[in-house]
Amino acid sequence: MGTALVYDEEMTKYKLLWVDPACKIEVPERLTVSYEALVKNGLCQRCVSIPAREATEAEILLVHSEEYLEGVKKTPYMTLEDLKEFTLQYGDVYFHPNIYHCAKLAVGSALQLCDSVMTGKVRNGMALVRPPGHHSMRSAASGFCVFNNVAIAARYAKQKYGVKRVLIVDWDVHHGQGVQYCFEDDPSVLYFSWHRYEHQKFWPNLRESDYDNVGKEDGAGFNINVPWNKVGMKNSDYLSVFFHLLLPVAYEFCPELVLVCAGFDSAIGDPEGEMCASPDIFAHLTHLLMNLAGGKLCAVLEGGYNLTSLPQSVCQTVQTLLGDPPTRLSDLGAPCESALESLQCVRSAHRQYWSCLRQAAGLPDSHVSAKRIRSAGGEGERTEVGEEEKSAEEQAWPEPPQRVSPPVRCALVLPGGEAPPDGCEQISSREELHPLMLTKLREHFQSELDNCSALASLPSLMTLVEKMEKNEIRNGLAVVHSVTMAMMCVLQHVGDAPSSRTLVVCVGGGSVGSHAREDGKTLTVQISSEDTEKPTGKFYVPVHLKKGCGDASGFMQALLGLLLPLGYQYNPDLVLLVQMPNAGVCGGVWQQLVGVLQGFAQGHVLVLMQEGEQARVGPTASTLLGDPAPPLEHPLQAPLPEDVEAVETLRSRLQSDWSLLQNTGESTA
Ligand SMILES: NCCCNCCCCCS
Ligand SMILES: [Zn+2]
Repeated sequence: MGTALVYDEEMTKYKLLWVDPACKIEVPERLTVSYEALVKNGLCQRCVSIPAREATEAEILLVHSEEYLEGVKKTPYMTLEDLKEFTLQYGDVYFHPNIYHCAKLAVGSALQLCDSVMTGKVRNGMALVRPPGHHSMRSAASGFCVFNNVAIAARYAKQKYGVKRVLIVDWDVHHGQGVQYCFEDDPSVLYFSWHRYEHQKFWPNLRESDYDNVGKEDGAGFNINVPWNKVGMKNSDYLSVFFHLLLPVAYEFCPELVLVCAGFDSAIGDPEGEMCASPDIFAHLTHLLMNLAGGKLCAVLEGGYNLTSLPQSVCQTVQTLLGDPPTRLSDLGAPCESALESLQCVRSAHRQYWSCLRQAAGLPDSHVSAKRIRSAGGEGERTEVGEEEKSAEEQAWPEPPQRVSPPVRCALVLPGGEAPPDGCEQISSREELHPLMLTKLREHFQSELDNCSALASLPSLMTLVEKMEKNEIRNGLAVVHSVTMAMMCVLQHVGDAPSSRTLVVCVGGGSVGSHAREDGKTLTVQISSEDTEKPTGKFYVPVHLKKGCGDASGFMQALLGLLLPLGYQYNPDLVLLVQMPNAGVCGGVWQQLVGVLQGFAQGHVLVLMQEGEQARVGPTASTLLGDPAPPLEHPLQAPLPEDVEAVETLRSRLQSDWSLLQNTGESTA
């Protein structure tokens, strides 16, 4: 299934007709440069083009009041003076004779996108619209917004398709107060927003944009505000909030549809956000949301005012929706102290509503201490000199690198005679194994080697690895006689390269720690029910789950809160995913793992599984081919206290080496 693109140049045909410094950045060129970039990069042509349409009055009234609509309806017939007059009643927004038409097209575009995703015409998609929507309220325009495009789309999806749970992710740098007001008492719509806040000093300067506004009545817990109290937030800050807050809650919420308020004023260079995240971060944010809701994701443009970073960010988002592998993010550091403080405050404010945020017993409730840091005018972290002096518009950043998809998406090595699933290539090679490799294997696997079939698939596996290294193949799956022998082979082969880094993910028990050398060429994370008491270095991370890999919530907690941060910071050039014999991992979680791991290493994921696990070949291959993983069962049980304890113990041991694991500020207590 494809990716929809909804765009109509009619939405470029309104602009600011008078002097207003607050509104001059919202220009028609925002849409034209974005669309032209999609065309230039050959992305527009790869999308399914869906026409915009005007929203009906009934659709607008899903969110807005009649009196407000009646007022806006009159603007096409107003003189310039009347338009100015009409505008004065609202904040940081302007009207134009054609803006009502464009605002109806913006809503209609979001609804068209919704229809094409919900009817299965496409898997996901993006609507390039203006005016934006997330600031507009039931009876008021605000922040360049006239009608709340995404809020109307959420109500529309619930009404027309009976969607029970909608997740709205608002990665725009401003708080979408309009969306918050619309759903704050509604548990069927989970609204998540991060936003520049600076302790209420930044627009729209609302007390209710702070982290303690968790929703009201039945909606308590379903409104998540992450305030950025400093500018200059980077990729690590954004990813930390995804790993340690948004993704765990999103998986527990288990949405049937994901709507993104895709504002790109949170990218570097934007005069509004003054943040430092690179445009390719949106490739990863999109990727990390794409396995929710069975892949049903609608991204609707909100803000974005730097005409260089905006098109780059739009292209990064659409390219990921199309299934291209995200670029590798290099030198991800620790989240900054201010981000950690905010993250800690939000997590503790929401702890009572989300079992994934429950802390191991005994740790202090960090809500208070973080508050104390702030009210005591916490020393915060040093602001680096240098970057701060440059204005947003003077910031420079490298153009995101090309994201080339290898000619073959997925290749399989299967035991003799089996046919590969549709869409996959099959690799089988007759070559002998390299004698040195044979010697190495004999050292470790004397007994197994007597069985001639033990080596059967290894030459083909080596060929597969070589083709991945040459970027002829993106990812692969090998069904082998012995996964530990195959793992040894692969690591032996890639280990010869001077600066190779392989992320080894072992699902299930069995001794794998032996190869985990501390030279940094591999980082091994093993998730199993085994309790390896031996302390380990920073490159071998055994995660012990009390009920093993069959426990979906424990597994997801390890995946999102440990494996993702580790993997992103390690930044491997290959991911080796090994399903150990009798791992007992449940299918849904396995497919989420296979899906999410493709965000690393430009998608170079090699899956090893043992003969006899053939049943899992089909679902694994479909996820490797880019099909979204099916949703996990809802509701996701609470993780066991022992598992929470185990993960927290690992975090505290490893976070000085792997700082992306941090999810709380330095408590002053
Ligand atoms: N410095 C100009 C102040 C603009 N304040 C309103 C911003 C609305 C953004 C919508 S994404
Ligand atoms: Zn914005």
